[in-house]
Amino acid sequence: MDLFLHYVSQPYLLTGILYTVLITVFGLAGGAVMGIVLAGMQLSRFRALAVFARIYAVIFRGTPLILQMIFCYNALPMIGIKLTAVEAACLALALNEAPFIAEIIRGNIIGVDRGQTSAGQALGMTPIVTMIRVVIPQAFRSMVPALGNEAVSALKNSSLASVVSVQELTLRSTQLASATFDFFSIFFASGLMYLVLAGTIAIIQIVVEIMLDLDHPEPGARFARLLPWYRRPIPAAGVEEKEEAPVWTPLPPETPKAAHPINRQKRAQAIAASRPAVEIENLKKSYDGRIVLDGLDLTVRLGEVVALLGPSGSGKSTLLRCINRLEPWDSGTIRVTGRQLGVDEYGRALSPRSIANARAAVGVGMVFQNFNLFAHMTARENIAGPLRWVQRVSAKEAGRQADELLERVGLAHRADALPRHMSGGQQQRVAIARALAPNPAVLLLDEPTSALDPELVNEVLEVIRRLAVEDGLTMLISTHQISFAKDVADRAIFLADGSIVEEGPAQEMLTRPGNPRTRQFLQVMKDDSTQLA
Ligand SMILES: Nc1ncnc2c1ncn2[C@@H]1O[C@H](COP(=O)(O)OP(=O)(O)OP(=O)(O)O)[C@@H](O)[C@H]1O
Repeated sequence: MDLFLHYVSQPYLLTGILYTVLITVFGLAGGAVMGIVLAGMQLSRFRALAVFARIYAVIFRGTPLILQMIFCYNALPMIGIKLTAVEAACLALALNEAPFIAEIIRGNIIGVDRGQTSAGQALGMTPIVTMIRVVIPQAFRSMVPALGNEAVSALKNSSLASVVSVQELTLRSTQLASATFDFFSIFFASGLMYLVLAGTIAIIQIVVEIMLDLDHPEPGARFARLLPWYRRPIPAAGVEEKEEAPVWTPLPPETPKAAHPINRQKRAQAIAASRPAVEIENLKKSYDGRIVLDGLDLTVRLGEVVALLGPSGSGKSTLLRCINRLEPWDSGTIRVTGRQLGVDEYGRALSPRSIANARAAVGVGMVFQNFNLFAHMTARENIAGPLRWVQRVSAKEAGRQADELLERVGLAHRADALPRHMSGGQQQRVAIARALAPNPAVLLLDEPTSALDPELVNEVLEVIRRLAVEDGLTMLISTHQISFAKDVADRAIFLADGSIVEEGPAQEMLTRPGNPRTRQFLQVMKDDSTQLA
């Protein structure tokens, strides 16, 4: 025991730790920088960059670190790069770590839900802004455990630097043991030193994970959970501990305009006199040779509310996604307020960045079936963030507008809640508020209630109804809510096999459909809702 304590505190071994730490820190830092570059190359649109990154990964993951250390120390001087043993070890470790870290970064980035990127795109965010503001923060949270593992493995791999005579902990332990023949005490002491270093990495990892844990915002609660004797507080007798229930939260009182029944005739006259908001001509779109939209023509006028109906797979979502260019199409033109999205005045395709800018300038809002709120941001940040990054509104003004919109959809009290702490209906109301924030000329709603529990559908439909009646917003809604479409939409369109089978004033068409396919579809929908009731 005395011998063990003697070696644990011996300066010769303690200085060895310094070299171990130095090589690990510089190796990891260099590996992280190169890993970020390699991951960026692999995710890039340019194939040559992705191929280069793959070849690099094959070489440096496929050869032993010990050979790479020898190469950096002995072979690089032949081409004029002379490094000290410590520098060569740091470089070799960095080169070796880079492809592993790149794969951790890439894996977690592609693991972020595609809907998050679609929402960023729909809001007019450029690919780089979407990556920095939406994808990377979410990916980083999930990559921390794997990075912690990589740090421990780099610490252990640093012992291979002994092959180029770096005086790190393993080499010094071996030298000391050879001189004293005290193998057990020395290697036991050196093992303990490695454990302390690995333990430090584990503690750093836990602290980072806790700091990034959005579910426990109070710092006291975050650190208390670390203590081994920590127990969750027991709620007082009679008080049930429960998650925030997904309750109906009422909207603000209706304006007299919204409360008044819609004067259909007056509305139809006003719409007929207004300019086109969306003009679609001969739109063709296919996936892998299967035609989804087959030469579709459609004009939606400013202030008009159009309900898009059709069986599953008839192309409703595809049509909406084409309108704001989330989806490219084969031929035909789409103009929104007279402007083509995605091509310049000579018809040439624009870059993703220019398309994003055009989307923001034209103003097409989109509400998705699965809400697609940014999962790492509160309701307020979800609305204020895009306003700051895309419309360049000041932080204070963006926050004010976000609060105002949340008030309008009856969710002022949930401004600081994360999406996962809200009910589906509340999330969709925030998503509608977010889409409205930049004042879009047209709002596209892709089955906004189909992912909701039946009791939450009405609160979302009521928000949409008010937007149509109070604000006169131009809307294209893909929906299966027939009675809502009848009440709120000016026109209904029935889509099947990539074409418009029937269209007409919503109330008339949905009460007395002319086409047998529309009739059959409405009958099925009616039977379904009767069964549900
Ligand atoms: N990215 C894609 N790749 C291949 N096929 C796709 C893709 N997106 C949609 N499709 C196909 O295109 C067709 C139309 O899909 P779309 O989602 O537009 O229909 P929909 O009318 O909105 O259906 P639903 O009411 O079920 O949402 C479907 O057959 C679907 O499988």
